[in-house]
Amino acid sequence: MRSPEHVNQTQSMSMTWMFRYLVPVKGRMALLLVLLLITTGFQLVNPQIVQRFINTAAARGAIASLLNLAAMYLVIAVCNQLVTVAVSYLGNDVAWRATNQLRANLLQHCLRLDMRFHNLKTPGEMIERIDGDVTNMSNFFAMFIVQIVGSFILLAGILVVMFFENWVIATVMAGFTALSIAVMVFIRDLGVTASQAERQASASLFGLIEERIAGIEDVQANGAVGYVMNRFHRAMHTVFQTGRRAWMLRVIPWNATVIMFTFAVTAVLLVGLHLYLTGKVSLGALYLYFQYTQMLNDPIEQLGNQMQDFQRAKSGMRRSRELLSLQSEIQEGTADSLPDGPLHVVFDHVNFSYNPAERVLNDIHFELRPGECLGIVGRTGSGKSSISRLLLRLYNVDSGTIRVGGTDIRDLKFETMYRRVGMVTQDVQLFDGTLRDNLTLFNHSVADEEILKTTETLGLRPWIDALPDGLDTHLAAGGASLSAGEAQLFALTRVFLTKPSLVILDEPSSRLDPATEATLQAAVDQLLEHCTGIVIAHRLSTLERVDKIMVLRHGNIVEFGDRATLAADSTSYFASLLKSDAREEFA
Ligand SMILES: Nc1ncnc2c1ncn2[C@@H]1O[C@H](COP(=O)(O)OP(=O)(O)OP(=O)(O)O)[C@@H](O)[C@H]1O
Repeated sequence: MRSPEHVNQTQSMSMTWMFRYLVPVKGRMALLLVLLLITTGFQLVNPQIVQRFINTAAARGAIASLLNLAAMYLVIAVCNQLVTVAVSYLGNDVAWRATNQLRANLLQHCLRLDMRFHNLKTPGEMIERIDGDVTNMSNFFAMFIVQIVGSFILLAGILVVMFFENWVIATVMAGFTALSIAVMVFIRDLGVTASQAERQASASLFGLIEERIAGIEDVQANGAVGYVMNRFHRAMHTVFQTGRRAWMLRVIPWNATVIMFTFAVTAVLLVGLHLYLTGKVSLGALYLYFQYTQMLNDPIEQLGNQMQDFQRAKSGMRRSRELLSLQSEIQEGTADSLPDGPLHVVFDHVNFSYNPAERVLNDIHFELRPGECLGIVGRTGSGKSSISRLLLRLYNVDSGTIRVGGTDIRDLKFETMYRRVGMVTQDVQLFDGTLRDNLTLFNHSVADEEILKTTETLGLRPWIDALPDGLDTHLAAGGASLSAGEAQLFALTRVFLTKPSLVILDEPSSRLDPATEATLQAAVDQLLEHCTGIVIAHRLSTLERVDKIMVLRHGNIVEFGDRATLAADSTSYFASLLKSDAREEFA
């Protein structure tokens, strides 16, 4: 994973960057703006009606005109409420549409980030980053457009109207409004870093909960509930502390605006009262000044409140921006074709390490001709799975080359590669969906007949027939409902349906009962019949079918050759394994 370049520079551009997501919803935003202008107009007109009502009443005017004015007030107030509802609906709609696109981009980006990144992050943390941070942004955007833009329009409207009414009071109002906004702008970034720390603490808490719940069996079986709760309390304490600090820094701008406003109201009232007492303005006009000053409160207070959301949103934007600027170490190539049929595999002097300090694979050099099957044996930690991870491009090699079908795998397009290469692991991941969806991995082009024929061939059919709804049976995410043998058959069926040309099989080390083992072995044999295979072997029985054997020790190939030749050579390591029923040697 490459570290982000110019993060500081990009952070300052977070807002501009986020506004790009609003481009596709610009039509709706234009409509929103029109509705905001309408509601601002309504809000400005009603005090004018009340002013005329007061002046007419004070001058003992006709009842009919008073009733007319009251009716106009009522109609405008109702219309204003209806437009306000529409504005709120549209504001949320715009915010969700814009941020959903960002959510999708973040998820897609994370799915492409390399394993070095994912090894450092828990799924819970990723959920917080992909959804939690973005939800904060969407809350802000929904409100931003409606409240911040609306507030500015209303503020400008009140000040313009006031300048026509009385420029002295308008100047006092404008001065205080400008000062309030200047203070808010000046201190607006105060809480951003603290909010970012708050989001990180909350992401870590989610990660902790997710990790412990995923390992619930181990936690319960080992009596580790107390330990988990201890860690949980510490994580919550961090969330509380960072949250409190962020909250305190966020409420400062809000309180500042409240104090400013109190000064503004007092000044306007004093000037207005003086003008009224000296006979320069009517009672209705005094009401109007007071009402317009009161109306300043809402937009200024909303601006202050929005500063809090803005800080949360900005920290979310920074974090999302940072995530999107990470580049996967695994870059896609351009080659989009591989030869038909079983694939040729070459490891050309490959070296690999997870951490620079510790080499895991040393000078791995071997060749598999199309259709051949290789059995890899070696003690735990000798590097067997690392070979398969390299072949699947979950990591890049440090040096050397891996060629599949004659092409360096770094030059291949992901789709070209993963369409032809399959892997069966010991852990079968089930997704929330029907059995059919789980077997085809949501590929609806695979016909039911083909699925059933494959399950029949692989011995999974009796299991499916015993299910109440057959292929339509709903499976829960995880995999707890399958036994170890069923899970393996399931995984084999899944790969079988993709018709791979190269398959990597990580055999289960758990002991299966003889009947299941025989079914499984028959299924494996069928799968390997039509493709090149690499079997990470935990059982000697599997090795009877392979063509080549590789013995790994501490990341080095200590033996590689034809299975029959090595078995016949009494000095070989493999022969000694066969002689002593040495399952424990490499299980
Ligand atoms: N994600 C990782 N980060 C750092 N080191 C790792 C990682 N995965 C494996 N290793 C280390 O690399 C070495 C080889 O691991 P690998 O999983 O390839 O062994 P293996 O032969 O497949 O073992 P097993 O039979 O137990 O699955 C081990 O020392 C292991 O601790």
